[in-house]
Amino acid sequence: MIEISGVSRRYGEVHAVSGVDLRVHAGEVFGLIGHNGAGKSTLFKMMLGLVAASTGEIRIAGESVTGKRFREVRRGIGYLPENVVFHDNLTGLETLAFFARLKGVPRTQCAPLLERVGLAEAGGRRVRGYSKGMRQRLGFAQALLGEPRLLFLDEPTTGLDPEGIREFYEILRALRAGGTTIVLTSHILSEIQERVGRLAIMKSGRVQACGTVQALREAAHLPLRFELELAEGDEHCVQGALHGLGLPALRRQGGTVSVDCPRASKMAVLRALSALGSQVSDLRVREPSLEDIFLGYAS
Ligand SMILES: Nc1ncnc2c1ncn2[C@@H]1O[C@H](COP(=O)(O)OP(=O)(O)OP(=O)(O)O)[C@@H](O)[C@H]1O
Repeated sequence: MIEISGVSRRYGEVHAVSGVDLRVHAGEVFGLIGHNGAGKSTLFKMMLGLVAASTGEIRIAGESVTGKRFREVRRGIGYLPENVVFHDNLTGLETLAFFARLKGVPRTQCAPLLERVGLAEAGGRRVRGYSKGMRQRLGFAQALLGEPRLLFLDEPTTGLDPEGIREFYEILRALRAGGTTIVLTSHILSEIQERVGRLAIMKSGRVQACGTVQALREAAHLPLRFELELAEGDEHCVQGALHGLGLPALRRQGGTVSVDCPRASKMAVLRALSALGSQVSDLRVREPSLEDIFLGYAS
């Protein structure tokens, strides 16, 4: 669906995006993560044809974003910018109707969309009185006008409460089931790690890594963490069981003993720990989180 080849963008001396190559497949939920200023929004704007690339090419649905025929493709794209600006004097419904007119979408889509994003009751109120989360919901409704086949969502859950975040991802799941391709950015890594198919980690305008969370985890060679609750004895019995496996020192916090281990040693550690029998009352194996992976690549 999206082919980005050798794309760079400079703003004077600032290399906002440098030599990016990426492919996003049709029907995928793709995440773009990176520190502030990593180049995510600039890449979004280039994919929409709003900002020109200094070098390289972007094709969406086979059409170059700088070509004449892109205008037709653009009609099938929904975009939620990082900072949505609305006219404060219009109501939510009037705002959506305004965007519908711009997009050439029937006004009849507006009320059901407001309902879908949880603004049905607030639709008659002026946007001036909307909270940050309500504005974000309205921005999302605007992006969904015209049933786009491709959605770009720049930090879509900013300002949403936990219920709003859950509802937002439920809508995304339904859209994806219907075949919509979704590209989103977020700084809340715990939130997106279970919800994207693949993601790219950007740093200083470059893509540092791209793949599924599991593939990135394996490629980053980060250790797994074993956490043990001891029913009896102390960490010395665990130390004895793990002796000879070349693991780092154990840590103890209250009744929990933890040890990091390379992925390749996982089964050997499990076998060694099983020798402790009933001395261990519980055991958890923690995979590195997306935050651990991100910090490994982006810092
Ligand atoms: N219009 C512009 N003029 C000058 N510099 C710009 C412009 N837009 C972006 N930049 C610079 O390009 C770099 C990338 O910015 P961009 O907004 O793409 O990052 P981002 O990853 O979206 O950051 P954030 O997470 O803070 O939204 C930054 O150094 C930024 O200051």
